[in-house]
Amino acid sequence: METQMAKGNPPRSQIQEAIAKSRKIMSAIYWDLNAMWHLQQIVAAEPSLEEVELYEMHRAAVRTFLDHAVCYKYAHIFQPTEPFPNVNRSRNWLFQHGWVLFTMCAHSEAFRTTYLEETTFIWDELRKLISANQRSIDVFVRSRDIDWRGPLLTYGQFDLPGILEALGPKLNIGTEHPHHVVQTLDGFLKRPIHAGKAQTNINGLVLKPRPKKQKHPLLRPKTTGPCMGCLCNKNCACHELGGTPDCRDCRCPKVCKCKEPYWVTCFNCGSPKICDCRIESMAGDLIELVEYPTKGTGVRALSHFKAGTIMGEYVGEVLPISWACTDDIYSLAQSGLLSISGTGIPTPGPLAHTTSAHLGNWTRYINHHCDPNCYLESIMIGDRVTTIVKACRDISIFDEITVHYGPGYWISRYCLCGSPKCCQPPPKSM
Ligand SMILES: C[S@@+](CC[C@H](N)C(=O)[O-])C[C@H]1O[C@@H](n2cnc3c(N)ncnc32)[C@H](O)[C@@H]1O
Repeated sequence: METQMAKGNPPRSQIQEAIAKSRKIMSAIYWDLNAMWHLQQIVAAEPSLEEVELYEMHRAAVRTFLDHAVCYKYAHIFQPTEPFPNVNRSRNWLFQHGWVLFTMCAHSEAFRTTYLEETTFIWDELRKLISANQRSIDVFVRSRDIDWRGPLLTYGQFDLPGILEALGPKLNIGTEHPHHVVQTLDGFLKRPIHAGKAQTNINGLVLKPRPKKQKHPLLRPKTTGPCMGCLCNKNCACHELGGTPDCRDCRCPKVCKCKEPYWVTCFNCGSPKICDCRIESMAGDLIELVEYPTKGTGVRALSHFKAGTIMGEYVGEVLPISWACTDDIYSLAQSGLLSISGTGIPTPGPLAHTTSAHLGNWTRYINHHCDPNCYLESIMIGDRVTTIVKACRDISIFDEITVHYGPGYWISRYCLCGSPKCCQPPPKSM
């Protein structure tokens, strides 16, 4: 029988390896482009000499790479004298995808190295992946206003077909926050809107003050309380988490016998006292907002993330639980241990609503899945209780990021996650 090998096809394992490697390179490309964006921002502000030098070095590497590609593409004009490996790769690429995508990708060292050094096999897999995600890269670069056109401008004076079109005017989306841009199913871009109002990105919780100058329920009290050792005599999650609904099951002693008793410690630094820690996660830089069929806007990973990674903080406007909250789409009931205050008896439960209908960050667009890859966790950090999104298993590049909203959310609606474990699937006739 004729085998695949005999036909000249590489073995399946080699193909799978190449696919896996090209996905890793793709992840590195987004990472590099993101780093370039940050470096560009630093250089535009008040950079140190080292930062300027680093930026110039990166720009010079991009320019050299592109100079070679231009020289070989228009060899009849520039007559290249220096060698440029794998010239056919750029010729084929430019024929298929043009200069814009090539120049954007050239801003990534991972892309340049793959072009120059990797086998044809890996290069072809990467090219296929980039081709399938062309719009994603275009939006990533443009929405961060990465100066991809700069190195091509040198050639604007020559009448080079292809380059002139690439330099032509195009929609500028770089003035918006990258998380104000959603890639729609029909190939367009849209600004996220809810109830007729544009949704705006914010970086931290906005605590709405309670009336009569009362302290906000999410803020950590300065006074001390029972230590974690005697707060709970069960080995429950609240030791680490600063209060989760699981704590309801605990039987905690009423009186702390410690000499220096404290409330829960900070999730980040472990300090038993108020500190200024905040959630810091880069994951939000490496995601994009895309429309999914039937679920609306959702979040797509542009990198691999390990299980346990803190993906981000669920931020929004925080209202005390006693205040009416009309948002039944984006609001999250925030639980925590702080409701112990006053009585000395821990009675953890809902403290506040965080609503991200108008002010929030990318985490508000995370759709529900009955078998999700992330979960929401309530923690104490710095001076407050907050909710983080954490990966519960490894996430691969281009996976949708999902959480479980809780069964209560689906009582009066159908879940369209499509999982065999779905808690509320629509009837088959729908
Ligand atoms: C917190 S928002 C998520 C972002 C939302 N998709 C959007 O476009 O802004 C929750 C809403 O998304 C939609 N959604 C999320 N997960 C879903 C699922 N598994 N099935 C059906 N709809 C879902 C529902 O309309 C839900 O009320």
